[in-house]
Amino acid sequence: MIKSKIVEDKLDTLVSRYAVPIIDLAHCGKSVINRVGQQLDKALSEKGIALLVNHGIPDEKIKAAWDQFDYFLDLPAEVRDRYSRKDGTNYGYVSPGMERFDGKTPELRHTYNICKLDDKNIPREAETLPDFAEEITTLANDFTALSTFILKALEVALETPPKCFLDKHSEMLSGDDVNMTTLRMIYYPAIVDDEPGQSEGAVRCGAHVDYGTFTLLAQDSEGGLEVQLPGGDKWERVGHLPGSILINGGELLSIWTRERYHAVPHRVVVPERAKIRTRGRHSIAYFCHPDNSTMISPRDILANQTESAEESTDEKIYSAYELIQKKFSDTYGPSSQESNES
Ligand SMILES: O=C(O)CCC(=O)C(=O)O
Ligand SMILES: [Fe+2]
Repeated sequence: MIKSKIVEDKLDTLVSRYAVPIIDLAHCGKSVINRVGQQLDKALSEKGIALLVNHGIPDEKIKAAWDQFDYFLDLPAEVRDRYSRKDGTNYGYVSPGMERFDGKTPELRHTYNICKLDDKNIPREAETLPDFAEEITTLANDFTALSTFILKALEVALETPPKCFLDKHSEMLSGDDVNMTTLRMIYYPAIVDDEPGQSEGAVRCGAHVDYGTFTLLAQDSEGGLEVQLPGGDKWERVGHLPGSILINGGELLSIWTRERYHAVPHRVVVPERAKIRTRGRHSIAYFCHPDNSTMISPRDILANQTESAEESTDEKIYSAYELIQKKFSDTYGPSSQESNES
């Protein structure tokens, strides 16, 4: 169960310095979408991140999903292993140490990716996990609804032709063979310093940018998430605003908008304070991706903007699928078949 956590309120964070834009989604009617679109445009072009409040996803649902993941992690290893992510697919369970962002440093976290709301993606253990499928499905649907709203707001922000973005994201959570959208549950275990492999050099999540259109991230109050804001190379703690969901732009969106929107590098560090280090951390991410076949062409979505002659002739257009494959081979080497988000 999630116990009450002590908020890292004394640390210098982007939240404590009011240095991260906060976007209020309350009363998301037709007129509100214009305001949200403008705020998102400013946030993603200046900072690459924002915190969404009044987003409509109840805290209880997020906490229930974390509880369900805890129950999953309590299952015997041989049961968990039945749900392990297989090479060439993006869904399933990954145990600590299996993911290596820089090719060598193991990551101290458990993750579970869901790309479709079906029995292949979602564990159904009637005895031990009776509520898992229901709790995760309802939360995933909420994240899809929130993403749909954000996509509409981005259409306003970018002045795209109507439904331009929505139509290109029509298969969210329909399976990684058609769309790479993923709900990822994450648990970072407590760090016990005298256990081998858990102290020096270990990372909770290595520095990276997310690949897709954008990511929605709910995190508990344990802290550790850091970002490099545009134009700087300093790592800054994000901090915790209770009830908020962080949005960060992904690399595809950055390519799509000719870098008008940033994909900010981020990571999760082992907290420097010993008392916090010895507690686990939960987060949940929804990676919103376009359909795999979508051509990521800036000309389609920046229709109202003038482009230089150089931009229109030199630009080679790839599909979302091709760009992700290219990213894997740049990250893991050309032989890698690893299918891995973020
Ligand atoms: O756990 C977090 O707060 C961030 C996780 C993340 O960035 C990722 O999985 O891509
Ligand atoms: Fe990420």
